[in-house]
Amino acid sequence: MTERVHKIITDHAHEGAVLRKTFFADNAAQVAEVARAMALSLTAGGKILFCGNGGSAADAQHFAAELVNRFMMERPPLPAIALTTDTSALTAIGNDYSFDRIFSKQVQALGRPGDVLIGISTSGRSANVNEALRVGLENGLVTVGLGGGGGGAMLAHCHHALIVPDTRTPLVQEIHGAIGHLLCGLVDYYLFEAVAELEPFLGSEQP
Ligand SMILES: O=C(CO)[C@@H](O)[C@H](O)[C@H](O)[C@H](O)COP(=O)(O)O
Ligand SMILES: [Zn+2]
Repeated sequence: MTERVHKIITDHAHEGAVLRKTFFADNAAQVAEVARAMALSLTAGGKILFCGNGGSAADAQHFAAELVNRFMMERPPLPAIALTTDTSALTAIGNDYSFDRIFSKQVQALGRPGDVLIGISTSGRSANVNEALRVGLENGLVTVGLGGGGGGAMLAHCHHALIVPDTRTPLVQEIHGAIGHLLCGLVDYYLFEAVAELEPFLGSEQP
């Protein structure tokens, strides 16, 4: 390995670690709030919808799968859907309408008031994610933006926003991975370990 390659590796590791530490130091309460909103929705019979492009599409599928299968503990499967997986719906909507509507039409079809929609975009500028959040908001879903940079246009359509303060897509995605895992772990905590912590919020208007 050359010195240059070593530096590329150690710089990436260091910058990612600093960003991760900064984000969680500044946003622990917001992460807990989003997890609580997800747990409250699930308790009330709701479900969790995820969408995003590229690496964020992979994140959407990853997080939905943790909920549907299991995370760190044995517990019943939880209802979650990634809106990135149905190639027939995605291609039909993209072909007949526009790429900007590939997620929002699925939100119209599958989303119900009280469900949680998590839109994932490192730039906050993906039109299809923002349109899904806008439609979700309009239809009574609890909308969450998992973003980056300064938050971008997604902020206009989100009840909750978890914004990683960096514009480098890969680094932001790595923190999104940690956020997604924490959300899954905290949902399990609220639903199966410490349901008393949800009680003060049960029946209250979300968000
Ligand atoms: O994974 C990566 C880059 O690390 C790419 O696939 C990346 O997700 C794509 O370029 C996305 O289209 C970026 O969209 P967004 O995060 O700005 O919403
Ligand atoms: Zn990536």
